[in-house]
Order: sequence, then structure tokens, then C-alpha cells
Amino acid sequence: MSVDIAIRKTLRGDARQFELDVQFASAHRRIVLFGPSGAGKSLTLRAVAGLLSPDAGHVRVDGRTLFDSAAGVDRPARERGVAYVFQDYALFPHLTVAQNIGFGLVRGWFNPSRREHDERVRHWLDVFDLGGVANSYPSRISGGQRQRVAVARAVVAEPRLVLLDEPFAALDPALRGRMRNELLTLQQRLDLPMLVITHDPADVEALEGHTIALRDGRVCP
Ligand SMILES: Nc1ncnc2c1ncn2[C@@H]1O[C@H](COP(=O)(O)OP(=O)(O)OP(=O)(O)O)[C@@H](O)[C@H]1O
Repeated sequence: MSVDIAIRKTLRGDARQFELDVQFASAHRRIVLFGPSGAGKSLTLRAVAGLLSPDAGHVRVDGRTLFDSAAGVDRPARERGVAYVFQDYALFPHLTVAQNIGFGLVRGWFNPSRREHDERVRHWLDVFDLGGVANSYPSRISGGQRQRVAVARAVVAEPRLVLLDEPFAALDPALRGRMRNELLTLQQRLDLPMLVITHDPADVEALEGHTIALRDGRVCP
């Protein structure tokens, strides 16, 4: 897996403007974008996912061009083969664990209940050790389990790259350490290509990846 990013975007707020000008390339399976609040981490992640259109530059994953302003390429998010795990996991509260995972297989808003018996859903329930809570709703499972459901929902469609937005921030401190190890183990076992954003140096240390430091919208030299 390789990621090659060069993006520029000017964002104008009420009284200020923010210049995002981020460039990096990496062939590591765990890329960590690290920086303080306001550094431009989320904007970068959104540009890779196709949720934000840069003014200029390119985004390439595995040699596949997802965005290239000069060539006029801007693939829609659903065609990028890139999965996004949101900071609060964004699980559907009215769907069970199995249905949430099954949702990752669905394009469009079909009824995911028909997918919960999909072989792939059963497989990922096993891999993530969620078989025991397959029929539970997100409000009835632990924070660590919720994170696993979110990651399972992301990987079920076999994306080329999984984007994780502050994956441990929503967990209580006691659980955080355990989940860091769990995610690292899982990444290594499944050989999942990941791009993680975080402001927490403990995440950087635990993930042992290629760390890229961001500050004020730029990669630190
Ligand atoms: N739509 C927008 N319009 C104007 N400015 C924006 C917009 N979205 C983000 N910004 C600004 O861009 C900067 C970077 O935002 P971004 O969300 O990428 O930071 P971050 O590094 O992810 O920080 P955090 O960890 O707090 O989420 C911030 O100063 C923010 O105020």
C-alpha cells in the first residue's frame, strides 16, 4: 500500500482563513498524522476520503488517482475504496451490531437487516470477537466493543485504506491503552493499511508507524 498526498486548500471562516498545504508520501501500512488541535489533520483525512475537495494537488492510494486537480479527477467518496472510522464511531443506534457491520456492505440506504446473515458479516463478527453481542444494540455494548464494531464496519467491504479519526479519544483512559494494543494487533494480523490521525503522543508511540507531524496546516520539516 502506498499513499501519496499533495493538497492545498484555503478555508475562510468568519474572521480568519486557514491554509492547508500538506504533502507526504508513504508506503508504510500504519501512517500516523500527528499534531495539535487545528493543525489540519481532519481536513487532510477528509480530503483523502473524498469529503473535502482540495483547491489543488493530488491524492493517490496504491497508485490509483483519487483526486488530481490538474487532470480533472475527483472520484466520489463511494468509489475511492477508502473507509472512514469516525471519532465517535457513528454507529447506527437502531441497528444491531451485526446490522451495523452489514451496513458496510451496502451501497445506498437499503435495509441492512437482510445482510446480517451475510457470510462476510459472520466472518468479521468472529475476527473482532463480537459474536456474543451480534444481536445487541450499540447502547448495550462497551466502548471497546463499539470501536471494534466501527472498525469491522469499515473493513467488511475490503477497502484499500482505512482512515481512523482519533480512534481512542472516545474511550475512557483505562480502556485506551488496551484498545491501542488491540488495534495494533488487529492491523498486523489482517495487514490492514491504516491512516490514523491523533493529537496524542501515546497513540504515536503505541502504533509504531510512519509518523508525519502536522502543524498550522503543513507537514513539519
Ligand atoms: N469549513 C471551514 N471553514 C473555515 N475554517 C475551517 C473549516 N474547517 C476547518 N477550519 C479550520 O481549519 C483548521 C484545521 O482544522 P482541522 O479540523 O483539520 O484540525 P485538526 O488538526 O483536525 O484539529 P482537531 O484535533 O481539533 O480536530 C482549524 O483552524 C479550523 O478552524
